[in-house]
Amino acid sequence: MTPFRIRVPASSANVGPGFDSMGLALNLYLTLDVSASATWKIEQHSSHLPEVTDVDNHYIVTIARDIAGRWNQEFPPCKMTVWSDIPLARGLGSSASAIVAGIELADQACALALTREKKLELATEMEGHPDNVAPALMGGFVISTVTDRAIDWVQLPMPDADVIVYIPEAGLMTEAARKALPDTYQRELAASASARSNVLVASLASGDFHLAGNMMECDLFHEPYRAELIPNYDDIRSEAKKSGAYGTVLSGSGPTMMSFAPTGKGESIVSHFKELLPDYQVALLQIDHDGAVISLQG
Ligand SMILES: Nc1ncnc2c1ncn2[C@@H]1O[C@H](COP(=O)(O)OP(=O)(O)O)[C@@H](O)[C@H]1O
Ligand SMILES: N[C@@H](CCOP(=O)(O)O)C(=O)O
Repeated sequence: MTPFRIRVPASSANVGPGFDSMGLALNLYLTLDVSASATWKIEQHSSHLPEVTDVDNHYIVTIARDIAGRWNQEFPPCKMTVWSDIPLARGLGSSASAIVAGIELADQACALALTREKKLELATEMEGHPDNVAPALMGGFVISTVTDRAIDWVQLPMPDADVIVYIPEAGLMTEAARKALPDTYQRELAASASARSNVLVASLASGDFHLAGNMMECDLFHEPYRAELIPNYDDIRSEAKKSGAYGTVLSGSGPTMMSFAPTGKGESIVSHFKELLPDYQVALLQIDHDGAVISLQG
């Protein structure tokens, strides 16, 4: 096996009313260096990675073995070095990045030649929704949906904007944040919620970030139910707006929040919020346009 590197970006899902459907890739990365080895050797170099005590419990390896098994192959032992700058359980798609990394790992190490569509189908099955895994695989801003026949997706060019994230100290597991949501929605509410999502997509497609900012802040699918789980939810939204942001949303299921702001405004918003929220990690991020990248080493 030629040694290889897998790099998968973080992602921010939902963007307000695009619940379980919209997401964008961000320039925080999970990186794996992989080479052949007679026995398993895993080194991890980040406080953002769960501790591994046993290769059989390693999430990424478990996924790679599962995928290899579906193609009747045994995943070989490897030397694997892992880095990550994606914080866990903060709504920045760490689990989606790990799933995509596991699929890419099996594809590369077992020469499965999976298509992009197949990888998306597998990753969506494992994550339960395509909104994080689609941008983690493809990069950029991706709108996707699962229908009876396929996973349909569109990569929408995003108008230029600064992206600011506010990451609190304590995490929130996606599973717990999904439990806060209702099982069903009344027709009138569902129609209004999806109409807001439609206008959000249309405003992004036409480059009207002012309207997009308003639409992303009036979600009815998930934010109203999750707001009480999120520290400083109302204050971050209103203070970001006052500081010039177009709009602020929950990143994924939270607790991270994310603002879009006019290009060039991001730095002053970051400095302002670093003072306001000293316990948070506040950062200016870029949209990643590459998605999952495999590079042969040496
Ligand atoms: N790089 C990784 N390696 C192993 N497990 C991971 C990795 N990234 C995420 N996970 C698993 O996913 C969980 C977080 O997933 P989730 O609650 O969906 O939050 P997030 O918003 O970060 O995706 C972690 O607690 C861990 O079990
Ligand atoms: N649509 C999902 C997105 C979860 O994203 P994560 O980054 O919090 O795992 C949801 O809102 O539950």
